Amino acid sequence: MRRYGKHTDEDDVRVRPNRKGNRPRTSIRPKHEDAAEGFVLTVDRGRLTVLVEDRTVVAMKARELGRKGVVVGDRVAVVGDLSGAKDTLARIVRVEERSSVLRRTADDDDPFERVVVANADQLAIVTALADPEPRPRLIDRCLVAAYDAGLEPLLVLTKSDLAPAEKLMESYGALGMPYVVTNREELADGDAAARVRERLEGRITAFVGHSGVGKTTLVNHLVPDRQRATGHVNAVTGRGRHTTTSALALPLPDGSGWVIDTPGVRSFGLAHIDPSRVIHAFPDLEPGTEECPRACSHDEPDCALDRWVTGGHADPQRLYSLRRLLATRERREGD
Ligand SMILES: Nc1nc2c(ncn2[C@@H]2O[C@H](COP(=O)(O)OP(=O)(O)OP(=O)(O)O)[C@@H](O)[C@H]2O)c(=O)[nH]1
Ligand SMILES: [Zn+2]
Repeated sequence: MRRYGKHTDEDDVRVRPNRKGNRPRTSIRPKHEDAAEGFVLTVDRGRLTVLVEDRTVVAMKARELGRKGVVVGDRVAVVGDLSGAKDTLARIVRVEERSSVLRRTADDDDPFERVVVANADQLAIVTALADPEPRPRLIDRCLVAAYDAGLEPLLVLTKSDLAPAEKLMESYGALGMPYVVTNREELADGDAAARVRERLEGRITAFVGHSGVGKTTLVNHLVPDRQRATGHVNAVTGRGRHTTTSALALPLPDGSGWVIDTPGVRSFGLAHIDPSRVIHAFPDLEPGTEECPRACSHDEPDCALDRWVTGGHADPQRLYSLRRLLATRERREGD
């Protein structure tokens, strides 16, 4: 029997209850038994580039998938011409259950949430220490999105040759998340890439950051044959320069993980965020919410978390950080 995880809304197959006992009464014959497994590398105007074994195959969504979206990082079943030869087009007939879904809304007022990346384990939030100045609220909003999606955050602070990391990190200490600091010199001698790579081993990491922070520079150092990888994608799709509307999955050179480069974010809409999923990332505070009034915003006079903290169950700094993160859901000028 198939098990369904938390993303059942993403799946339109229903299993009927079996009233007669014994044999499971399923009308769902395993379709497309000959389908191959694939991993979606990028999406460009309805054309998906899929890695099948060691070939990149261009595919489109089969009609039977309906409105279900297929995004970068998805594991899919593909049929048809899987040779990867020019001008061939395969069909994606199934999307496997996702282990995680990174979503964003283009805007806080935008009712449509878009899945950005599927199956990532980690979100690398790239921020420059100067030029451009760090935007703590944007970092916080990315953190909220990561916690909501169940991704582990990793802070990557670039350009430490221009400004030190200490001051910015003061406000993140209580969150206890990992971070890596890089600069121009360490990029040149390979140290920066080596230290970041240590954090990426065996995982699928989505990289986000706004324009100019040095994300492309860093990714190019992490995946030195990126030009080749993207060049190949372009050769297959025949669409010239990779358009930056979709994310792009790039394999780390030693084959032990994936970097998913996402187009620069200017904002990170959070209309879809569920505070309880964010609090789940704070296991020291979560039990304290049991005494909260119904639908507590956790930032109101009756919130039980204040008592939880004064009772010595958790560090007040942690509650302060949680509240700061939850507050970023409210839109402000400059987000
Ligand atoms: N001083 C300094 N400059 C850096 C460093 N890393 C990148 N840069 C420079 O910062 C500028 C922006 O870098 P990019 O890699 O293009 O930034 P990006 O985040 O990809 O920005 P978009 O391409 O606009 O999305 C370039 O001029 C880089 O040379 C660094 O560690 N120190
Ligand atoms: Zn509360």
